[in-house]
Amino acid sequence: MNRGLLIVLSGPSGVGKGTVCAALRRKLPELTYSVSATTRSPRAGEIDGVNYFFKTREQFKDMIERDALLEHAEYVGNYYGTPRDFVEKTLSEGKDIILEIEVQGAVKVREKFPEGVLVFLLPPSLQQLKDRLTGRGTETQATIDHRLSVAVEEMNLLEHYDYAVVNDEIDAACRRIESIMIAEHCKRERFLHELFVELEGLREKQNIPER
Ligand SMILES: Nc1ncnc2c1ncn2[C@@H]1O[C@H](COP(=O)(O)OP(=O)(O)OP(=O)(O)O)[C@@H](O)[C@H]1O
Ligand SMILES: Nc1nc2c(ncn2[C@@H]2O[C@H](COP(=O)(O)O)[C@@H](O)[C@H]2O)c(=O)[nH]1
Repeated sequence: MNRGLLIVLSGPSGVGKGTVCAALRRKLPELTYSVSATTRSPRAGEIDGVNYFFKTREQFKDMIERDALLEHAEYVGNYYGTPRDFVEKTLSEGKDIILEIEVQGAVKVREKFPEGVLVFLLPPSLQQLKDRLTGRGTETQATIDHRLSVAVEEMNLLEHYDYAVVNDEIDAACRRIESIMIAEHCKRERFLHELFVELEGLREKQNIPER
């Protein structure tokens, strides 16, 4: 059985990661979603265990000490992290999993899972990023300003990613990510690996020089 794909969807706050991820999950119900842990307070309508596992700082520290997190990062005054066991279990069952996380965390995932697929979601413009973050109406103006200033630094980490996807239209962004997943699955097909091993054996046997 092939291991599942680890897809990391990342990008600045307000670019639309949550929106695009939700649309992708509606389209691909078999895609598993990694629920993160956070010390931030729940927003209206957010449910513990569905949107996040809401933790106190003490509980979060304990998770770090127990090495229960695959990655974690401090972002605009709160901690966020990916529970490790769930990700590893899902991948070993051959299922694809998507992480929706900020960029420092994505770079840490790359170190631990070099085979992970890192997708950076970009806004069509910085003005639209600002408008989306403001329009969502979930943060104070001070937090919005802080998140926007961090966004500029975050975009400098684009070079660490495998793909950049512009979130102009939700459906179009979804289709692009779905195409990336299909291409990455093709690359990982076990039979391809076996074919290469077989070809290598033949090449050695027949003394054919490598091209
Ligand atoms: N393609 C799009 N066109 C217009 N509006 C969009 C688009 N994608 C998302 N939005 C809107 O932008 C706002 C921010 O989206 P969302 O909450 O998904 O961002 P996010 O990247 O997950 O943010 P955060 O990192 O803070 O959780 C929401 O109000 C959402 O409806
Ligand atoms: N490094 C991690 N970042 C995460 C994780 N879960 C969510 N996030 C990102 O944090 C910011 C802020 O999120 P918000 O819900 O407060 O708006 C955003 O970019 C999220 O994607 C995680 O496990 N690790």
